[in-house]
Amino acid sequence: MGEVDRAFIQAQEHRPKPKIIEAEGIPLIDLSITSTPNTNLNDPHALDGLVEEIGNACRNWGFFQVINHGVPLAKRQNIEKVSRESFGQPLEEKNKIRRNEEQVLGYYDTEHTKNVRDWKEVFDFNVQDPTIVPASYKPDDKELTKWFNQWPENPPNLRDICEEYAKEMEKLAFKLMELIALSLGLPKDRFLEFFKEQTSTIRFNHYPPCPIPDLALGVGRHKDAVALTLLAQDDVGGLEVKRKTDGEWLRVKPNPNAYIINVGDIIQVWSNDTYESVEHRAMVNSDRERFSIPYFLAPAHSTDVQPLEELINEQNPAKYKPYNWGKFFVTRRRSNFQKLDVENIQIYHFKIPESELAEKLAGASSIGKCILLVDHNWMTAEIVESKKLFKKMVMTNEIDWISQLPDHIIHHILSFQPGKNVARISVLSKTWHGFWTSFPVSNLQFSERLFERGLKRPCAIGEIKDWKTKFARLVHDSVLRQCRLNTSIEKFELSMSYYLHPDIPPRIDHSLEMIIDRGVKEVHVKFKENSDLPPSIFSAKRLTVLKLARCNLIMPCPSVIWPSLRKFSLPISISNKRLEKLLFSWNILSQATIHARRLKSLKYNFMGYPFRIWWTEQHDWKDIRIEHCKGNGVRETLTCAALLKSLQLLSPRVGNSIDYKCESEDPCKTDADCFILCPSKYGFCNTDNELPENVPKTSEIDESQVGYFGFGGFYAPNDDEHIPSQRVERLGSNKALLRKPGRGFVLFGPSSRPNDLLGAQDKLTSIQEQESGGEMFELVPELTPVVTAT
Ligand SMILES: O=C(O)CCC(=O)C(=O)O
Ligand SMILES: [Fe+2]
Repeated sequence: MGEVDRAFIQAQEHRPKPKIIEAEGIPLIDLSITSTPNTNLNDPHALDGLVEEIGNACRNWGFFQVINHGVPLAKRQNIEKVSRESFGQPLEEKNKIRRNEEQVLGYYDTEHTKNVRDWKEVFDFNVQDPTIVPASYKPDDKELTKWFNQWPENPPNLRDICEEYAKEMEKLAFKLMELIALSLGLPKDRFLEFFKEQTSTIRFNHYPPCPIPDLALGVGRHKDAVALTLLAQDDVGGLEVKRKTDGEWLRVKPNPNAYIINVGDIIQVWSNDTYESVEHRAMVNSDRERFSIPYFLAPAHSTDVQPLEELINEQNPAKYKPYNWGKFFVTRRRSNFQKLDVENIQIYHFKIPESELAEKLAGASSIGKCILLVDHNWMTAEIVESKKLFKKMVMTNEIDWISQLPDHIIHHILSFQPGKNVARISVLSKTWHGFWTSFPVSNLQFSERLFERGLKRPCAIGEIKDWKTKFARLVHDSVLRQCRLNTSIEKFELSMSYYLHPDIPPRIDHSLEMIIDRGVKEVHVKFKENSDLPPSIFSAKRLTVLKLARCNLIMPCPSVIWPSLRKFSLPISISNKRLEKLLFSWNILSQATIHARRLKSLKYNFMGYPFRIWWTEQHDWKDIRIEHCKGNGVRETLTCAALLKSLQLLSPRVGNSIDYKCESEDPCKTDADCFILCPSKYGFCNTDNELPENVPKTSEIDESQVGYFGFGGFYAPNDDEHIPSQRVERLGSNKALLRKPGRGFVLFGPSSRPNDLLGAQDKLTSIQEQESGGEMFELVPELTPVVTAT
């Protein structure tokens, strides 16, 4: 698989099948009758045959192909040509029209479908330019905004060709909508009013050859949210349609110059489920690139989509509540830029519950209240309070309406919530327990304390073991469900006590193994008593943040490999009951080499024992904070921290020392913005206390040499004489100041030449310089500078 990003990998059950089944039955419909001059379109029966064909195709397949559709071949060939040419432009050209949160149209190459990245690049433009849409997805925000097309410079004729083609496609789309209206027994122009203003889009899809065609998809399975899609595909083939009858994926064989038409969600709602929007996806292959150009016909933003009144009656009541297309559309779009923790908005969120539920809910208005509450983010309140309030609001006559809500309403409610709330909300009702795990949640947070508070009553002592086991099971089962949903888990937080019960560690270990296996990036584990983490933690290759509290790291070998780690935190406490084991870990660590090449921030707090760490790898640390609260003789050598921006050494005891050794060829490369040295006594020297030749000895110091030294450092002029509290701060770039009395001198980073230091004066109301015995000086600002560590 080589270098391919995991983001492209589909879950096992969604991967393409090795055996391709050609879609034999998808109807091929000849539209020539609609454009033949002899056809008497005033004859109400002239189109009967065609209308019936269309109706059957929509009902049975939701997909069909049309030929003799009236779109001039030259126009199609032109647009296919410019589409190829536009993707052939250098990335920097394409980036000029890259879409973003403000400019939502243009070029894009990181689209995700159902949270898995598509193997494709796209270019979108709207048929109506500008397109008017709601400014925000929020229901109460009535503001509108305009989306403008972005056109590339090359190929120069692209815009004209696209605009011409769009007109042709609109004609064909309207023709099809008329036929669909007729097939539903409606006047042929029934739908046209919705498209006077429209939000239709044309997309260029380019699916480059893919090294893992059996694991990835060009477009993951999805239904089109629009009214109707008209797709031009080239001769490579890759579009697959899910057969309604048995769920089998069928390949739509390319048919030169035909268009593939599919019913979108809006027609499904308008027709009250008479026609259904069908799931489809696009496969990729390893040797041929593929191009396709869908035209997505979509109504005006102001359209309230709901079953057409002509198509509903008492026997066939409306199956959907109205929803505003503009809001729906921008909510969908939002997920392109912000990976949401929950499933994206879907039409089934507006589906009206089955009749018995409708009856139960009639008059109670519980649903309304409950959705209203959730819409207002009320759920973020503390869970216990919420639970009381919620029950008070929606329970009447002791009937627990919440527990009786149908799944899709619960889905709808939960879809408004960020992942962590989804989990929290689940304690509201028995039936909701575990329900949340059917949502992809990429930030998993498990807190034993919250779990405990969600229990109905306080636990008796004898039950503690049971509920702790339950909690471990919850963690385990939830992680398992997320893995099965193929969620890409970004962050895992666990806070718990009582880790040592024999039932618990295997579950927690396995949960950690699973999330590590899924490439988790951030792990926070907080135990109440010191407990072991499984060795699999060391194989977390994509881990960027690791924050541990009371965790024993039992190292599998002297080398720890976290190639992506940027932040590491492990506070260790003397009250640790399992200190021996812990020390054992750290003893190994003291001999270990840590390969954490991308570590940017390190914080640890060592209480009690001397040890030594050699950081021998090339690091690009930016922020280091080291707290030696009690240790004596702690000695560290930091090497090659060439990008170090902030170093904080908090070590109150005599004898601890930090050696800073920069082995880079040019020592001046170190560009520390902020060194804070706050211990009472220590030495901080360069290269094992040996100063470079050009550093003056104490007696020779004069003001003009302050800040001259090539890289960040603090020199104790005399090894026996440790220097009391010093504080060095830099104000912005190239500005530095020194405060608090001290002996010795402070050496600044490369650009902090004496003039820079003096340059800092304009930031200060006054600077006092003192000399004492020719050895000491101080600069005392009256302003307290703000120190910001990067
Ligand atoms: O390229 C294809 O065959 C399908 C594209 C598609 O379904 C889409 O862009 O929505
Ligand atoms: Fe599609």
